[in-house]
Amino acid sequence: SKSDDGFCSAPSITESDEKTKPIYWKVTNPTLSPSHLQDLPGYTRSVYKRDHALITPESHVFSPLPDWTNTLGAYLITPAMGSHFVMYFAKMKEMSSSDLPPKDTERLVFVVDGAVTLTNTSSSSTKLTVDSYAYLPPNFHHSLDCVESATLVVFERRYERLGSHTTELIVGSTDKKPLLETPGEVFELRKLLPVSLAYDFNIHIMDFQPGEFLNVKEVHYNQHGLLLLEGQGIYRLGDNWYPVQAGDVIWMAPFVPQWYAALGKNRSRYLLYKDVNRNPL
Ligand SMILES: NC(=O)N[C@H](N)C(=O)O
Ligand SMILES: [Mn+2]
Repeated sequence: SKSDDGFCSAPSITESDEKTKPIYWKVTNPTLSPSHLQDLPGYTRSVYKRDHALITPESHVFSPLPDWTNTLGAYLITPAMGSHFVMYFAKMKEMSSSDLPPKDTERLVFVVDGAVTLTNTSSSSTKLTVDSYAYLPPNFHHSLDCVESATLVVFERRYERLGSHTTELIVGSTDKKPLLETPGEVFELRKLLPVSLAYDFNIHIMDFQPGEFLNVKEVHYNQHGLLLLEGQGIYRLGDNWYPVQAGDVIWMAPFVPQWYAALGKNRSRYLLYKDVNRNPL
């Protein structure tokens, strides 16, 4: 329009739309999905480097998940990158079900879209809806079944035993977890698993208001797999600064310098795998 003359213009974003959508809606409906990029062939924000990777939605490649029925999977982080865990999306379709992870492997599933039913031999079945999760101990018999459709983010790793400690089935949802102390930091923190020694990893849910950022410019031995559930901002990884948004996945190898600042108009929330409680030696 005339009044815009002489100004650098950026496309205006309608926010009313997204306010009415369910939580985490953007993860499965990213604004940079391939259909929005058809006029820019070959463009992706994804990068893969020695100590980190950014895997954005236009690069997610789905294929049938071995041994699951009616389910497409996109492995985003695997030991081929140097991680000791896998992180993948499982897109469950009508009348689909999961298979068990390999022997001695623990599993955490978090629902980002739709609903699934978790069944195991010892208790009745539990419905998992968006924002709920389940931790399945190693060699724990279970099945995830979906009637309509669901998108799960799944983490699996070979359980690292410690003394006689054992882990237990855990079912919960982010909104029921208490806020934890974050000395020296401003973000809000929730942990999906107990902090006790039995658990060799945890999943952190971290919330930042726009303008908030990590105070610590972290460099640490732990590995991370991250899914940005809401919002947008800048992720620093090593000497690289990446604009990121909901739906993006990040692999952080041990010791990669890492820092996040939330931008935009809405809360940033991310889900973060972190190995804990084990001697790195
Ligand atoms: N990149 C991160 O957000 N790291 C976390 N603050 C953590 O290591 O706990
Ligand atoms: Mn960290």
